[in-house]
Amino acid sequence: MQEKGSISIHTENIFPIIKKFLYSDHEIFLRELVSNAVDATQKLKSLGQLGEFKGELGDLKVKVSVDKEARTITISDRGLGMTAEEIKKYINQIAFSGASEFVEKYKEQDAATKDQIIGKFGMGFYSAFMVADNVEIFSKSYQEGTEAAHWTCDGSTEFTLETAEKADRGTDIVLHVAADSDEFLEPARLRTILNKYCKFLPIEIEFEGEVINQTQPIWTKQPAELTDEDYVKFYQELYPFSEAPLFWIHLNVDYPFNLTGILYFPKVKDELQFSRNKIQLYSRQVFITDEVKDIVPEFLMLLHGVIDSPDIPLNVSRSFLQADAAVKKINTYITKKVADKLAELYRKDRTGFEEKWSDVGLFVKYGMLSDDKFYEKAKDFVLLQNTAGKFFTLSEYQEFVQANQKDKNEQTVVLYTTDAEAQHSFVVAAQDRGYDVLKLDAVLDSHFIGQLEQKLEKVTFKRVDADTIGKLIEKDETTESVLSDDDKTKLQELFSKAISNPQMQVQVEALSPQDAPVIITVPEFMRRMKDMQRAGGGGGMQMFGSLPDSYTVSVNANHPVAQRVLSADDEGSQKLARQAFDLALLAQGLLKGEALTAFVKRSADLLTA
Ligand SMILES: Nc1ncnc2c1ncn2[C@@H]1O[C@H](COP(=O)(O)OP(=O)(O)OP(=O)(O)O)[C@@H](O)[C@H]1O
Repeated sequence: MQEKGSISIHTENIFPIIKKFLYSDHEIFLRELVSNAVDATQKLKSLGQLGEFKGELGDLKVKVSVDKEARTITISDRGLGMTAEEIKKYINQIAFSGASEFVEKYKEQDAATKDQIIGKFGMGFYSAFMVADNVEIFSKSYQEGTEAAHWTCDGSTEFTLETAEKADRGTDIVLHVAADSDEFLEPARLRTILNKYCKFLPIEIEFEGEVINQTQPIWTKQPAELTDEDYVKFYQELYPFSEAPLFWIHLNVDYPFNLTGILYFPKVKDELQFSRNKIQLYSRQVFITDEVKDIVPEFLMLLHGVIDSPDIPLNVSRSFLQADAAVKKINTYITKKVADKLAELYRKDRTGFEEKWSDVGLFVKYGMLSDDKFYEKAKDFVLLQNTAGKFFTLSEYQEFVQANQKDKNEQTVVLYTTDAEAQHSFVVAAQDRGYDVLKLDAVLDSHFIGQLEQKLEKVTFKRVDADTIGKLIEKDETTESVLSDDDKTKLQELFSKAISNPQMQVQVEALSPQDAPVIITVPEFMRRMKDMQRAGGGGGMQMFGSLPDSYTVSVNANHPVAQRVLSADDEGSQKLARQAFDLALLAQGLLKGEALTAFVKRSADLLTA
């Protein structure tokens, strides 16, 4: 018996469209066909468990083979198989409706979203026609007394269906590879594709006599069954040549959505490494993509690992995905899990947590900055480190500095350095006053400081060199000046002349005689604006685009040098003032080039004078 028919379909020219627009993703045909074979095999196993299939399951391997001479790729399974009637129903009707749905969706979209749909649409059986100009199905149902069937189709809407000889139950899909798809006749190419998409499929896949997959990847197991080594080993399988991860989270939820996976915290050496190893997204152990943007919260993109969820809609455009309720829930769930894990690590092993802080800190701060819920959880375990290397939580630190570092307005002033080496003299000056100095020199710290100032009550952050020590934390007490007002004005003029630089605002201040004769500071507000601008803040920050660096030069009225400058002759006072100013530049790391050479020479002269 042979039957010829026409596949009922409203879109006549479906194949050219499939072929043309799925161009970049032709390789997924193999994923689609192998996962169909796996599905058919699992269905048979379930029927066995239900007692509806009483035969021997036997070897259930799915076999993929290629015959270069004959130009065929064959995917064979020993699953439940199809009768001729079922082929008509499932292949001619159902599979086609999937393909025509694709074309319909595709037509509705504008050009920008078209690209996105194309990559994401599971094309199912008909994706075979992306690489084949003729496809055959040989199938025999598991049901007793049914005949094997043979279906062929050349990619038009015409098909033939006839009875066939097939001893064993299951399905063979034979692709006759089209002339423009020769690459898929190369075993190495097929192996690469299988490795990418089928590496963790739940039924064994055999290619060239070898099983290429792990049927029970560790994310499908219970955490209690697994050791640390298992997790590290799996990480290294996913990302060969990577350093071991810091720690990981095993995700497992089945209500209100289904999701399993393992998220690893990598050891990040530099910023460039962030996105090198991406999170891989699976749907029932079939690899889908490693473009998980919108499915995983932005700040978690720094993590690595796998997420497996059949509830993530894969065949829709990005903009739809963002609005999708399931995706939103997944986002919230993952964020919560990650925060809980970090809280647990902090609680159970504070020392270990501190040791990992240089790697984890960036991630925690990124999370706090980008997600309010995460902030609320992380504020209890986010750590601050001072220049002595000691770690504090936010509340511990506030407690620690509040006796000494409250200004006259009851504001707690937190002092920090962005470079303990370069700002050394300022750090020491603060410490001499009994103040503590935090190290806030990480990538996101300038943003993090801004956030803490908003969230914490009555707390201000100032970099150690933002002002002279007395003004960094303003107290009620004032230091009296030993100079008269006239002398102060004169001193200001003498220094302005010696410095002669409009970017340097000279002011005379009554500091302690122990402080330096001249101190150059960088006002906090202006510096932050410039920092943000440098960090690419863009937008509103652009108006500061033309701002020069701005410095304040504080001349210490109570330092003996002030008296000497005032009492020296013209030349002598200029020399002294310049020397004292250069010392201040030196302390700020600003003395360079010609000015540095002149300073060295002048110093030698002064030594011999
Ligand atoms: N190897 C196979 N063995 C048994 N039935 C199969 C096999 N391949 C396909 N089928 C049947 O054909 C149907 C259509 O397959 P197709 O791949 O187009 O869509 P799907 O698997 O239902 O969905 P998806 O778009 O996710 O692949 C399947 O649902 C299944 O019933």
